[in-house]
Amino acid sequence: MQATALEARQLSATLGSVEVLHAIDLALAAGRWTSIVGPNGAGKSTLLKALAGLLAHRGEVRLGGEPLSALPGRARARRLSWLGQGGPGEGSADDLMVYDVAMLGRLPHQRWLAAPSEADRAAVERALRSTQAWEWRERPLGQLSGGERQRVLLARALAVEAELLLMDEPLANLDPPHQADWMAVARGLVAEGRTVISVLHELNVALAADAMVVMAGGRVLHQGACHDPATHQALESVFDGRVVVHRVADQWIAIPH
Ligand SMILES: Nc1ncnc2c1ncn2[C@@H]1O[C@H](COP(=O)(O)OP(=O)(O)OP(=O)(O)O)[C@@H](O)[C@H]1O
Repeated sequence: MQATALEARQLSATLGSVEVLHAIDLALAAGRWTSIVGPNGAGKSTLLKALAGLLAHRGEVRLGGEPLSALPGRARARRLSWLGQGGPGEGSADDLMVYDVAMLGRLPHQRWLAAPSEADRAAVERALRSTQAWEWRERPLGQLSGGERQRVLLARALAVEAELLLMDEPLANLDPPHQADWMAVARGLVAEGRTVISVLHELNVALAADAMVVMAGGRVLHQGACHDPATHQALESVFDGRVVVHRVADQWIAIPH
């Protein structure tokens, strides 16, 4: 049986005065790529933030069987890497150099005020090269295009070298070749035994994952393998029959109609 990397038990969250996640129970397999999909406002980003421990919630999140809330901050940050939507407060200061942005991913590994180690520098270079962002390392983040910026933020998340990566719309602003590259990165992480959990609007990419969580109205409606017809049915149903899943050239494709 597949081990569980991350688990939610009766997870609820309230934003403002509105409960947007309703008592979610969920177990996400270790060493797999799971995509989270659903219509706008389904609660996907809220769920991901709660799973990352970035949002006050009721219920419990467990990382590798331990309550996330019991883990010291630095240990948590080493084990769980976060790629958000790059909005305010997500640590993507425009005047920082690309190299230094990626180095932020190494903070959980560094001693207070210590200079980056050889291992830190090697991890940052590997990460920036894997997202083809190495050549911009001396440019300020604020001078990059949306897609270039996204690749730097992805590199920062990779530089953590965490066992688990949570990514909220990682394909935002990426052109098709770089979307394909992101998929290769996700697959590479899984091949190394890491766990990838991504909120995705691009259903064709989401269907290339190992497993899928289908959400609506702050609840999980279905969780299953991406090749399972029951998952395809859930996907079609949550989008009110406005997408149809077909098999094309060895891939599952969701066609809007
Ligand atoms: N501060 C807030 N106060 C009240 N409701 C909020 C607040 N922030 C978000 N919401 C609501 O919470 C619900 C879930 O939002 P969330 O961003 O998690 O959805 P999502 O599935 O990620 O959506 P999208 O696909 O549009 O990105 C939405 O209905 C949203 O309107």
